[in-house]
Amino acid sequence: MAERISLGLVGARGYVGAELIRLVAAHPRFALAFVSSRERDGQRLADHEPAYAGDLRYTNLGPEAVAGQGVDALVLALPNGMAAGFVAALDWVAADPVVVDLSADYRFDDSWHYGLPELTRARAAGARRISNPGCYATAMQLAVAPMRDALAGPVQCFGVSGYSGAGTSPSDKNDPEKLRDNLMPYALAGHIHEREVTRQLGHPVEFMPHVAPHFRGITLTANLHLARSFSRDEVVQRYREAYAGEPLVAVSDEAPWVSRIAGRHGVEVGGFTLADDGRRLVVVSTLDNLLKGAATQALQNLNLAFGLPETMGIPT
Ligand SMILES: NC(=O)C1=CN([C@@H]2O[C@H](COP(=O)(O)OP(=O)(O)OC[C@H]3O[C@@H](n4cnc5c(N)ncnc54)[C@H](OP(=O)(O)O)[C@@H]3O)[C@@H](O)[C@H]2O)C=CC1
Ligand SMILES: CC(=O)N[C@@H](CCC(=O)OP(=O)(O)O)C(=O)O
Repeated sequence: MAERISLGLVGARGYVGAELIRLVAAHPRFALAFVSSRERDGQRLADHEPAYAGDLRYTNLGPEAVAGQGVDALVLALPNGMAAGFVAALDWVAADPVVVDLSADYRFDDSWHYGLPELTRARAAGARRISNPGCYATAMQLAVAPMRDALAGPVQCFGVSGYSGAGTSPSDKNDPEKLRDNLMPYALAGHIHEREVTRQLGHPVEFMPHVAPHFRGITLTANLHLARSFSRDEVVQRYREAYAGEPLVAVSDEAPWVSRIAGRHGVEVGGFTLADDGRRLVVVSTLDNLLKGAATQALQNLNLAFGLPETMGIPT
């Protein structure tokens, strides 16, 4: 049997950490070496995550302790602003595991690989420090990329996320009472994903996020102004060609529904609607923010980093 690849996870109590534990528990090659959480220190992992059948317990490991674990792969699923301490500790002891950071901390750092495999896998070879894209940012890029060379003027993106996107720390954006019968607009200009997508696509994107009462899943409606007139067939053909052979991207004629993407690992792109003059296109993408928007994408990146098939351990 092939040797197991040891994986440590910091931020294991969070929504994203929990999804990654489920994926790794079922993966043929990765094995959890430690799962770190302050709040659950000492508790059995299997009591919280039945998908995991082993004896591991959560531990509360700071940066130095994590750097000393000697794992092959390290995943950071912490709130923004916390990754640098862990990276500095690795550097200090000259430990060089493959690191996947799920936060926004290294998405603007060119010395890290930006891991959105469908768009960046050609640059993935040899990457050991990998920044996982944002959840909305993944939905936006996959909705816009096939038309990138035909855009005229900024793209507008209207995003609606389930409240798991706001993590487990209590706030208005994950308070079910405040969200009941509600749609909460926030960060209507300058959201970090607006800057992230603008940078990655090399084209201005204007992003208006909202949070809704459902738990998981993003609907992203993108409004694209085009440099010339397109027919609908031509547009659909472009998307089908761009994502042919992509097991995690489904191109659909109809606009996808978020209720159908929750719990699924891929992205659905569809609903292609053109204005009468053929120069304005509306495209809808949906994904599960905790899966393709976070944990599933992290596993794609880990598989690539270790030379494994990109979708190993990902139900497609
Ligand atoms: N939720 C989503 O849809 C997406 C999230 N992301 C990103 O993934 C990361 C994790 O998100 P998510 O799972 O939602 O977040 P959560 O708030 O659910 O979890 C955060 C995790 O970090 C730990 N943590 C919190 N504060 C600290 C701290 N000061 N020191 C050490 N550990 C801490 C928590 O565990 P404990 O307190 O027990 O230590 C918990 O395990 C974030 O960077 C987020 O932006 C990316 C894409 C989508
Ligand atoms: C509903 C909600 O609050 N969503 C989060 C985005 C998800 C996230 O975790 O941000 P990153 O992907 O950049 O890490 C937000 O808008 O900040």
